[in-house]
Amino acid sequence: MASPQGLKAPLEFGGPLGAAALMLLLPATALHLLLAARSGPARLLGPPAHLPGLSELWNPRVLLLLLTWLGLQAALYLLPARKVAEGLELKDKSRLRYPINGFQALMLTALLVGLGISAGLPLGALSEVLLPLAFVATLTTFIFSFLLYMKAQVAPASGLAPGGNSGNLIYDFFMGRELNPRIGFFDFKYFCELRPGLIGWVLINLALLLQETELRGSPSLAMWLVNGFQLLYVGDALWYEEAVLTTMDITHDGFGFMLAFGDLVWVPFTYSLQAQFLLYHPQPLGLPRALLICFINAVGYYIFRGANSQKNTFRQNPSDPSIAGLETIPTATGKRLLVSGWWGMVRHPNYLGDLIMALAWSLPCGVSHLLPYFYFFYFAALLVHREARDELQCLQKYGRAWHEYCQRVPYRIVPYIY
Ligand SMILES: NC(=O)C1=CN([C@@H]2O[C@H](COP(=O)(O)OP(=O)(O)OC[C@H]3O[C@@H](n4cnc5c(N)ncnc54)[C@H](OP(=O)(O)O)[C@@H]3O)[C@@H](O)[C@H]2O)C=CC1
Ligand SMILES: CC(C)=CCC[C@@H](C)[C@H]1CC=C2C3=C(CC[C@@]21C)[C@@]1(C)CC[C@H](O)C(C)(C)[C@@H]1CC3
Repeated sequence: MASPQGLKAPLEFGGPLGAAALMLLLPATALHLLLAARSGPARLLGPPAHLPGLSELWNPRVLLLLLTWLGLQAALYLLPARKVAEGLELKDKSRLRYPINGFQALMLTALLVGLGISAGLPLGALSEVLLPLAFVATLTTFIFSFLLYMKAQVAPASGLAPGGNSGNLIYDFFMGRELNPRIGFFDFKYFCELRPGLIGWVLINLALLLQETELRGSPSLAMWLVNGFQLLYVGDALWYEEAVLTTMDITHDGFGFMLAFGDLVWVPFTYSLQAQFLLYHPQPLGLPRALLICFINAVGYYIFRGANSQKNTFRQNPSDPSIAGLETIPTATGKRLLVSGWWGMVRHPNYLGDLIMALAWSLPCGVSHLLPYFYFFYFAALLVHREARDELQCLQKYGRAWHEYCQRVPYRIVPYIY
């Protein structure tokens, strides 16, 4: 049953109609990008050069490959963890426990893949099945989201998400009804957010790099940069895994089609678009320009990591010496808000750093095509929308104190611009 609070929550993403449209549009966009990256003209806008038939999309062996991958990541999740962390307090005052072994999973996966490659595993061939792989991953996500929806039918009201319980089947299927669906210690949302999709993304990048080596004798500098930058990003996410427990996805959003598709299809198949593009459209890149791009990525990472770590430290231990000199304002909830340091520059400095990195990931692909810049434009739109959602939640949480923060720190993401 939906909680009374859930029934009153305002509808997002354009309500049931918007949710239905997104459930068609997102898979279609992912497939379009995969097709465009390998086509000659590599057009972001406009119809794809050819439409694949079902025989190009459906392949039971690829389904088996996907299930093996999910099974492997699930097994790594269940291995003993260096630490078990507690999540934020839930409505019923309890706290869930989460294993912190994502980085260990990345290392063990790298070890297994390394052993596989040295034993003759043709990892580069993965680049040839990306289309059917994305297709079966999409089908799997629909089935998985249906199972999550059914599981929520028997969840206690206190376990339901504030937003995904409107009573409309399509909307709730999309948004996700249950906040933290679990079987025992296995937390589906936490698992999907950081493991199969993120690690899958860098594995796909590596496969594309190996395939380029096979085709052209060695990987290009542009391919090295894209692989390196994105590996740093994924490694960082898993190294600071505990920080994900305070993100909106874990604390506020239900686990339904939107996040499941985002985690299992959108991230691995569209975030690897630059490497896909480079395999089929090699780009010359000289050392001076490569160094400049590395510098841009380093600036973005510095801001992203600095801002995220500052807030996480502040929330976990406000008296930590590294943040002792920062100015804060009190709120009626007892929590304080940072108004100096990174969080005094703009209201979402972590988004700014993330966006600068997004630009650095596209620049190695040159400026001849728009396609590799898709991630940058999509990400800017996602963060603007996400920022607006977070503002609303913070306004509800902190009221007048949030108004004061907005007055003291007037810009949202980009200083003096937005
Ligand atoms: N690559 C990708 O596709 C995506 C990446 N991201 C990245 O994920 C990271 C996390 O983002 P996200 O979960 O959206 O949100 P944030 O990490 O920005 O967290 C927002 C929360 O921080 C707290 N907060 C806000 N302002 C202050 C302040 N001044 N002082 C102290 N606390 C404050 C509030 O929660 P409270 O007060 O309750 O603690 C607020 O709800 C970001 O770096 C983002 O760029 C996000 C989405 C997609
Ligand atoms: C278009 C569509 C399907 C939207 C769904 C959005 C998801 C793709 C993103 C929502 C929040 C995300 C986060 C990350 C990846 C993308 C999704 C799932 C993240 C795991 C990337 C790595 C970062 O370091 C992070 C851990 C902070 C981040 C958390 C949010």
